[in-house]
Amino acid sequence: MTSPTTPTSPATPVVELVQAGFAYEDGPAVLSGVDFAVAEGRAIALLGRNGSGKTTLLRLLSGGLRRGSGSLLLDGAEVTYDRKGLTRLRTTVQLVVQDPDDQLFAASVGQDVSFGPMNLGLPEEEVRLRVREALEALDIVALEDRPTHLLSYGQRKRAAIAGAVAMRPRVLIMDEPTAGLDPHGQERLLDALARLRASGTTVVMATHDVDLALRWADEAAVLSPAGLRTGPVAELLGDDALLDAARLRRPWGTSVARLLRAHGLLAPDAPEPRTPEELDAWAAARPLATE
Ligand SMILES: Nc1ncnc2c1ncn2[C@@H]1O[C@H](COP(=O)(O)OP(=O)(O)OP(=O)(O)O)[C@@H](O)[C@H]1O
Repeated sequence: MTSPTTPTSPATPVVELVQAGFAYEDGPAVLSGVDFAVAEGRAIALLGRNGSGKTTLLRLLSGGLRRGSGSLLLDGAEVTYDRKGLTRLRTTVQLVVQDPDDQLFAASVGQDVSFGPMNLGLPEEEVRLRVREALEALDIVALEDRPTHLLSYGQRKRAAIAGAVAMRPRVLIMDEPTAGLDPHGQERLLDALARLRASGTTVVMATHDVDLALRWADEAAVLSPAGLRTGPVAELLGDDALLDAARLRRPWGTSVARLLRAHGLLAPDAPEPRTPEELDAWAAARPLATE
């Protein structure tokens, strides 16, 4: 017999929308015929213009909204939107919303982060362990007793993510987690995500930052008027027609790689430098140009 926690074959996505459609009450369809599979261990960047349906898609995936048509599968089985089905979905998939103030409500960071595990009815010791683990993952142990209303915006963002992490989800979904963070805050968040990924968490992130997507994700999902396209991040973000349709700009790394290739400096099949550091390493490995 298969228990709900039995790992499935690598080919089965953890969570998947199949031909999903959704419209808000009395509104036009926001999404229709969307196929979106989140495979274990992936880092997926969801991109698209304002109002294209990214938040809606993330809420459908995490059970915050119920799809109008199509299916939502968890480990290959259709999600039932009853209490049991939703609990199973929410212990597997956690969504961190865009605005931390929509998520934080307890008096202190520690209380807020403990809310989810306590709600699962876990023993006190287990709750304490999970809170500690989540605060460490987000590098905010020192903030445990701090009142949430006294936190900076970046601290509130990390506290909100810690609350989701304390649920030990297999899939962590974040809606624009780096928006409003300064460069240092973005780096700290990316370090935290790297730690979570190293411990096996699958991460899906909606973002408008194409440079971040190219650098961080292995897969991209791009919403445009033609629908949702998914695939390797470098392939999708190298597709000018798709970028135009989704009103995205070309990532810095892709522009640099094109220039280098045009000047015969980078082989057509060589990997693109995705960051200034990677460009630096590429340049350092080349023989000095001679007259
Ligand atoms: N609660 C709601 N009721 C009615 N319409 C809504 C609601 N929430 C979103 N919409 C509409 O659904 C569409 C998709 O919105 P959504 O927030 O999913 O887009 P988004 O891609 O996340 O946008 P952004 O990049 O601006 O955050 C928009 O036209 C929006 O106005």
